[in-house]
Amino acid sequence: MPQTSVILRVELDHRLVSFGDVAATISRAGGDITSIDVIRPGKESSVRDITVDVADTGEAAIVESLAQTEGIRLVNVSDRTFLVHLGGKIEVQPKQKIKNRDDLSLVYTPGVAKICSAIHENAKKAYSLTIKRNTVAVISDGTAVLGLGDIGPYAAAPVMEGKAMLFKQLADVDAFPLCLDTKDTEEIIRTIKAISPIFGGINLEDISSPRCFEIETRLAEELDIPVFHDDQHGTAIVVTAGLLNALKVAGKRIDHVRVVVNGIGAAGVSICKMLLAAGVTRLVPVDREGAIVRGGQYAHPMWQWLADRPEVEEREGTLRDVLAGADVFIGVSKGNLLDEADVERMNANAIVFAMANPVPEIAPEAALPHVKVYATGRSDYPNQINNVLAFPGIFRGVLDCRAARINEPMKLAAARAIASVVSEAELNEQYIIPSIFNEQVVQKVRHAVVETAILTGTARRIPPDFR
Ligand SMILES: NC(=O)C1=CN([C@@H]2O[C@H](COP(=O)(O)OP(=O)(O)OC[C@H]3O[C@@H](n4cnc5c(N)ncnc54)[C@H](O)[C@@H]3O)[C@@H](O)[C@H]2O)C=CC1
Ligand SMILES: CC(=O)C(=O)O
Ligand SMILES: [Mg+2]
Repeated sequence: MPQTSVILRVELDHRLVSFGDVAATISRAGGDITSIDVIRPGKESSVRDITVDVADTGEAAIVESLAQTEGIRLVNVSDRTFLVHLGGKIEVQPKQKIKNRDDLSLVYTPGVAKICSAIHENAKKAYSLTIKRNTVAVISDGTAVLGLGDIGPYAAAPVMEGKAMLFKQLADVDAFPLCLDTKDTEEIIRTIKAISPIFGGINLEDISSPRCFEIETRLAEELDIPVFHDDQHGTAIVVTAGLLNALKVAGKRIDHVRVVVNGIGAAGVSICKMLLAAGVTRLVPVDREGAIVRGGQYAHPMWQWLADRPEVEEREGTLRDVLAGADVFIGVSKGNLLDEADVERMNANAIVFAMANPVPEIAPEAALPHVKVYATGRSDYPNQINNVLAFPGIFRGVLDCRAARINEPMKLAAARAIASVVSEAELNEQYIIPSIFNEQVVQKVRHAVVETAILTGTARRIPPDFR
């Protein structure tokens, strides 16, 4: 069951209740107390902040139980998630302090003019003399934010800030969130090209399909810095890594398994492409209308591309129909689409990656009794298959070797690098994919990306550790 964490500020009238009564009330209503802070001690009354983990749907029951208990006054309920977002999650920090006029004349005018002229004479110097060498734009138009859909550029910002935090903490990449107030493909392309000079790479995020395909392709062609649509390629890389390891746990071969991918949008298209490149021979792509079948006619160019592949099945049907007899289910669609009976009809030792965020296609309680390996995109369950395992190391690598683009061999190398972090001895149903806090992930992905960029001729600089 998805959990949330709330802080309850309560005032206790000690003549009527003890803290034990409060704890028992919270526990009976389904909450799990994780910490208690005394805000105002007192003999007759006291105020405490009680942090409680509770099912996403259970907060109201706790509030009601406390409100009905004599001697307890609920002063405030704060959601910890809201608290960590107050004022935003990132800030810009100068690398040095300007202490006097002398410093000022170096970092600003007149000194800075010398640097401007040097870059004007040789644009490549932007990499050594500005933030370009280490700065990535995280850009969204807010049209496919997580599984929440088209919620607009303001509402997209917390996700983009979160990605920027992860870039910095995991790979020391300075990332900046940019949320565009337009859905027009040409205007998005024009805007990104216009702001690109200060950036060393572009990470597109949560832009809905099919516009995301043209936006990425055009920008990759027209810019000389790497452009990466995270929901497509980051996700496909991590799914491929997870699948390579999950197949070992299930004792199955990639060229034998029947794979159903549900949600053929940005993530689904790229996952299908990468799985075909990795050796899948029996693929069933499914979207709202049911299976996308070989020989079918589709207006969506990427669906048509799939319908022309020999590995795609001809059999029509709904998701439920085609899931029967599948070995692998990969969901990048919407939450709560499947129930226990659906996964029960999959083949023995099934693999389910229910990756819709924040609510997976099927909850672990329903899936786990019937499958060998279960994974989601969330941080609060084991086996987190999330593109955060890919994008920090990929961009660390491309910035370090100044790659002009991120090609298919670089992506496949990144997938194999992520899979390799879990050793044969460690591999089990609960551990098919490394944690994002495993420092080897970024190091190995970076190494694989740089090495492959050099081998495929896209690197424009050889980092010192590769010389
Ligand atoms: N765990 C992870 O790392 C990632 C998870 N995701 C999740 O995958 C989902 C899709 O993301 P994107 O591909 O970026 O969005 P998108 O909007 O490009 O694609 C979503 C696709 O799902 C389809 N869909 C919607 N409801 C469906 C249903 N009931 N049955 C079948 N198909 C359905 C839509 O028609 C569309 O083709 C989201 O929930 C997102 O949070 C996406 C990227 C990374
Ligand atoms: C993880 C991510 O990028 C998404 O759910 O859209
Ligand atoms: Mg995303």
